[in-house]
Amino acid sequence: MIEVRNLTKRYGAKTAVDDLSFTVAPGKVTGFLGPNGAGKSTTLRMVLGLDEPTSGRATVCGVPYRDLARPLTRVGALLDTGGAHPGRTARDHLRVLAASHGLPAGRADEVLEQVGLAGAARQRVRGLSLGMGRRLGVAAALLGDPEVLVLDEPVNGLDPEGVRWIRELMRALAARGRTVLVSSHLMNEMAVTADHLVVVARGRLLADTSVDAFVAAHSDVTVLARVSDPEGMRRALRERGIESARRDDATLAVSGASAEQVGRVAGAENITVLGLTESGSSLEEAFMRLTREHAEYRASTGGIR
Ligand SMILES: Nc1ncnc2c1ncn2[C@@H]1O[C@H](COP(=O)(O)OP(=O)(O)OP(=O)(O)O)[C@@H](O)[C@H]1O
Repeated sequence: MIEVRNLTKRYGAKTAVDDLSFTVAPGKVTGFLGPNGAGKSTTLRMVLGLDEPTSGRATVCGVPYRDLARPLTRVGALLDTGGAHPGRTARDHLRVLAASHGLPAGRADEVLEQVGLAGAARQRVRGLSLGMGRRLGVAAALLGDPEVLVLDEPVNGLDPEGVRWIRELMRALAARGRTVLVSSHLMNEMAVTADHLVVVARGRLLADTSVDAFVAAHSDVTVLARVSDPEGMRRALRERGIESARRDDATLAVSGASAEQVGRVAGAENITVLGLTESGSSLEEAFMRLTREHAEYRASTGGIR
């Protein structure tokens, strides 16, 4: 469990995190989403005791991170800072980390196996690819078998295989009752990975909701139906509380219903369906709409001189 209460962080005149409150529950993957500069990394650093809040508080397993005894056994974190000595082997990096936290040396090989790096245990950190380095970072986070995992942009720069691996790992950890908080600015990736979303922009909370509720609220699908009797179809839809508009002689644009629902209405009314297509904004577009006015950095639309 992670609890963030009225968390605020100011850097001089700049408010990076602004009175933020949310709870991250166990047994779920919670996506922490927001555009660049939204305050995600600053929030995660405060959760992990790497930065002091200006006001408010963040607790992990009920206490501030710094008050945790043997924190590696309670919270595992993957931040983009790396932190592995480039001249060390992957295994030695993990063994040093294990020793400094009172964990058995054998854990190093166990987590290397778990992240698929057993074959690269003797490779030096500097020689690892981006994807392998990320796996090593995840191995370090899993070393103490913690109940809480915090991952800052874990899929950035990874190839599709790496993205899928991280996704499946997070889902498996949540299924085993772990608390998983993962930051990202990729809405579509989070839609297939997360159960719950916390959306921020300019340091403020915009949404704290399940992925299903977010998708239902923000994806506006329109069904284009080409039918033998468009006026009869409009009436039939209206009787069922579904709105539609004529596009051309044979086509209706139907909102607030799925293609399957529209097809069933036509079938019930003996209207022949000549074509059915779903169109609409992707979740990524909905997310961009939601955060656009709050985004800190926006591309100029002005011309180039
Ligand atoms: N040490 C610092 N000193 C001054 N300003 C900072 C500092 N750290 C972050 N900020 C500012 O706070 C804001 C939030 O930054 P943060 O890195 O937390 O956002 P983010 O959501 O993680 O963004 P990104 O997706 O780009 O990593 C930004 O405007 C950033 O410039």
